Amino acid sequence: MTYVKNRLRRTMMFVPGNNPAMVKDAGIYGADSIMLDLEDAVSLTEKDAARMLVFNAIKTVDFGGAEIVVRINGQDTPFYDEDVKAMVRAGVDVIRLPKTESAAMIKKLVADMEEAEERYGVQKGSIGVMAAIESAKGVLNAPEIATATPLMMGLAVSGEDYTADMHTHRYPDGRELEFARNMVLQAARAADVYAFDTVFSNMNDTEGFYRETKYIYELGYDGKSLVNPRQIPMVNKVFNPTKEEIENALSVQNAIQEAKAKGSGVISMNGKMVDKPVVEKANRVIATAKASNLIDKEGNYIGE
Ligand SMILES: CC(=O)SCCNC(=O)CCNC(=O)[C@H](O)C(C)(C)COP(=O)(O)OP(=O)(O)OC[C@H]1O[C@@H](n2cnc3c(N)ncnc32)[C@H](O)[C@@H]1OP(=O)(O)O
Ligand SMILES: O=C([O-])CC(=O)C(=O)O
Ligand SMILES: [Mg+2]
Repeated sequence: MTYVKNRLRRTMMFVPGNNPAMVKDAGIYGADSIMLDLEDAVSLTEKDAARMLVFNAIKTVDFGGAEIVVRINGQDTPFYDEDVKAMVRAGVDVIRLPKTESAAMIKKLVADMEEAEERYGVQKGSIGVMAAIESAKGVLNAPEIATATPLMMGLAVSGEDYTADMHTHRYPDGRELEFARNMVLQAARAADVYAFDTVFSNMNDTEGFYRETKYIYELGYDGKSLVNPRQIPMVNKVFNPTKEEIENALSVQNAIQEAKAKGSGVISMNGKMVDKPVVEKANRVIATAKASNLIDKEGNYIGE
């Protein structure tokens, strides 16, 4: 396995690293990224067992083409060093550092990964990193965290720990996360890395989950951290462009070709102006549609 910078990352599903049944079947649900967890889903007494289970799973389980991310334990824990070594040796795609508060923490992680790569003969730079932002300090330092290494794949905002750090709770309208969500997203976009929204933990509140997912999609997030496979279809539904959006994007691409042929960079399409930023957005819709297998090579809609 090797880390690739650009790929579809709508759904990143947490899987407790000490649960063999969940780990073994994690690939069957169609998550874009599977995040095997060694941190808060695993009790202190199970840390070593989880690390060994996740190490072996990366080597032996068929995850069906999903990207494999491991959330290691934080740098202030006695588990961090062993986690880094084992995950580098296993050849994971991406290491997610929890509770990231500074660029220095990411630089330390990269240095520790390089040492392990050297030791185990793993190609240098073949594993990506991502930072979970879970505190006020982390949010304020998000821009320097996002640019701390060329290996940065993305930033995740982690609402449970963040709201604890902020002396608040999570509320249905998400106002307590507004600043963090915007800050993390801006930092990610400015650094050209991915942005992931936090988990939604009430599995029975389907309506609330839909509202939150649509909200973060409209802000510009690339995907969402998930805790349950039942959440995957809803996120895909929100993030995948509709047939109408795809058809409109194809029309925009055709219209701008027409304009260019006439020596112009702007044209009117059904009364709406089409110019460079409109084309850029249309190109992104088409790229997502292709990556999600919603259109064929000729641009015909093949989604359901
Ligand atoms: C703040 C944080 O740090 S969040 C990150 C840490 N938390 C986690 O990792 C939690 C992960 N999620 C879970 O453990 C569970 O989904 C829970 C506890 C939230 C809900 O559990 P349940 O109500 O039993 O889930 P549900 O009934 O939907 O499970 C259906 C199936 O999906 C499987 N499943 C559920 N969650 C997951 C998961 N995250 N990964 C893989 N498989 C899963 C179950 O094993 C079950 O499989 P089966 O039908 O073969 O028996
Ligand atoms: O990254 C996440 O969304 C889960 C998490 O650890 C948190 O919210 O504190
Ligand atoms: Mg957390």
